[in-house]
Amino acid sequence: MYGSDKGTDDSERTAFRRAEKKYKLYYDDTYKSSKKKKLPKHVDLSEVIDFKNILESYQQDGSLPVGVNATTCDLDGPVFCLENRPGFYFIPGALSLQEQCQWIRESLMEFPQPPNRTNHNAIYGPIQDLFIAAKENKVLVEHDEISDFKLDSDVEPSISNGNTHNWKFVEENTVSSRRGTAYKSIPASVLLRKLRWSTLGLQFDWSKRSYNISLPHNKIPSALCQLAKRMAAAAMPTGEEFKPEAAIVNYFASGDTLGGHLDDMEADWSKPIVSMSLGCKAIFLLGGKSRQDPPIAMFLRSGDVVLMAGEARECFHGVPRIFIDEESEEISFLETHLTNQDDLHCLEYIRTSRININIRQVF
Ligand SMILES: O=C(O)CCC(=O)C(=O)O
Ligand SMILES: [Fe+2]
Repeated sequence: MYGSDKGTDDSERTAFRRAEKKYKLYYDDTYKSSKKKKLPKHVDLSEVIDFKNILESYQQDGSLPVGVNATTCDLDGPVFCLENRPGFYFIPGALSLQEQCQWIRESLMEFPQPPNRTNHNAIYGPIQDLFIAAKENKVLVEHDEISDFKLDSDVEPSISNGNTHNWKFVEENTVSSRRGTAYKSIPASVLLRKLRWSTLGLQFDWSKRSYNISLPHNKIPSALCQLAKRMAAAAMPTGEEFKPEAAIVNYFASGDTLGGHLDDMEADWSKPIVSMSLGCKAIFLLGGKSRQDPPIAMFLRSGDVVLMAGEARECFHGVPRIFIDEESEEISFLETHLTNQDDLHCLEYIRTSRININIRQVF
């Protein structure tokens, strides 16, 4: 999973890499030396499939572009599929605004909580309440002696991978008052921006590229299970029910990409990966079974759900771009729903970010 072409010095060697490069965020050099805000370089988006437009035309007069088919399931709208990518399904606007807000909140406040692991685990050990700490402008400090700081809680230092982690959140002003002592510290807000993934259910071990069933874990939350089962139905073998056992939550800030990869660590590829998009719009590349096959580019918007099952699971895919600039982020509708005091920090985060939750049956 998540192998990429990096390591070859020719970044344009495959059709997939060329497409990634085409859509990736680059800044316009013209503005480099001026005081003006950096502007993203223009990208030709004319070949990017837009399922939102396809849905609109389909609902108006039943028309569909060549190579796109529609089926219906137990959902409110149609499920689209592509003739030349069997096993791939696109459900535009599958999640209501309420559902989108709910999963944005959960992705920020609940999913990164231990025993779920995140990309920060390897350095800092398990981090509790990162989102709240960021909201309260706290700072994560490495401390030698617990008594050095007024700590948030009286928890013992955590141990992960055999290393002891003495990192704790403290008030911002406590750090600056520790004159003469050099402590490593990092603001919680920076850690939140650098949150790249969290894993739910059976934990994926990135270093071994496999599921480590011996790691402590909670079951996938039941509301997420129900949603995934409902969405998966269109791609499921007849008479079988999807069993959500693990999920990876990807967090994207501006400029972040997910390189071309296959998700090949699950036992039964006839079962779909159910992939939900939240927040800023992105470009998704769906390649073929070889990186040499030119990928199909499509927009992914907040609320869209993608299913990859059967043959589509053998297709390279990735996310070369998210759009955070005001014209194309298209998340203004979320602003009308994320209005209470607690939601404001979620809104601030999601204005410039994208979250993807992809749910898998492992066995
Ligand atoms: O972010 C996405 O839409 C795709 C995520 C993905 O492919 C993965 O996590 O395996
Ligand atoms: Fe993937």
